Amino acid sequence: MWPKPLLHTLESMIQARNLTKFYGRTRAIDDLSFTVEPGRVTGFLGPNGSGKSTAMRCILGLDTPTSGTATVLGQDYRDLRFPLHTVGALLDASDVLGSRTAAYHLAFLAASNGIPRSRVDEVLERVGLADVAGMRVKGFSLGMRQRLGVAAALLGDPAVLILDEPVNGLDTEGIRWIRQTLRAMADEGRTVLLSSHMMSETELVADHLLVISRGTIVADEPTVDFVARNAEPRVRVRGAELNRLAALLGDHLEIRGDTGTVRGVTSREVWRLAATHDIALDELTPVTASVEEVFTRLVSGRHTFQDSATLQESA
Ligand SMILES: Nc1ncnc2c1ncn2[C@@H]1O[C@H](COP(=O)(O)OP(=O)(O)OP(=O)(O)O)[C@@H](O)[C@H]1O
Repeated sequence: MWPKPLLHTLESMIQARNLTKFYGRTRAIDDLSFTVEPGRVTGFLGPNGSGKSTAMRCILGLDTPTSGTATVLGQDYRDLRFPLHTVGALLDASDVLGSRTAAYHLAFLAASNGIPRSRVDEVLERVGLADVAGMRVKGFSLGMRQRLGVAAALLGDPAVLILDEPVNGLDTEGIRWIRQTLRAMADEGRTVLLSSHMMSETELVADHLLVISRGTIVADEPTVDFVARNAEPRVRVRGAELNRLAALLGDHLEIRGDTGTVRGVTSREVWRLAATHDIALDELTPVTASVEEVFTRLVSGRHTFQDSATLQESA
């Protein structure tokens, strides 16, 4: 078990206020404002290049925003005296000197943040790397590096965790492990922000979603609400007389072979229509859009940010 259960505290959170970052003429993030609450996993979801890493780097003081502010527990990250005690972050798992052993890498981080050496063994155990503690990192697979990155993030027993695409390179067992770890962290009252470009994967762990597209937040709501709000109900119909149904439904019905997809009309309405006009149907099934579809539809055509939305810095 984790040694120090945290109390839910209003301070255990991340706040971004009107955060904007230009790289030259490219606007990576645009006027982002959001709060990441404690006690839940927040998924920071967006296609590649939508600005997730930039926002995280601004929160972690690795980049200076062009305008706006980002705070962790009410403070600028750079003002934190022992940052690892407050924020555990995993941005780039390959960012470790290969010549170091896993244990040495963590011991070095611990020493620089006033964390006792005994904690290194605890986190290595927790992430499943205890057996390879003395191995040089250059021999690690990407999945092992991800685990080491998570170990480093957990080292200071922080109230806030920020992880950029942590499942990259993990196998199925590793993905399940990271989900369970993040869930446990949130249940202990910590603030967990996790970025991903995959809705299906994020949906399984995130209680709340911040969806980013082309540098702006397009949704900030509980995951279930996001899916319910965006899932467009459809009805699958099958039969030899779909042409007759098409004459009644017009653009609402798309036919491929003997199967049709009805959009914008409930299954009950389709059934009534078919019954009234005596149209035989072999199948009539309501279909809910998958979460991946929902997400893709929301951000589709919007992720070529650099092409379509590069602005003059002065604009
Ligand atoms: N150091 C940089 N210099 C120039 N442009 C950058 C830099 N970092 C990011 N960008 C640009 O800013 C935009 C947002 O990139 P960012 O890496 O934040 O997106 P992302 O959502 O994290 O994507 P990915 O998942 O691919 O990392 C992109 O257009 C990217 O090319």
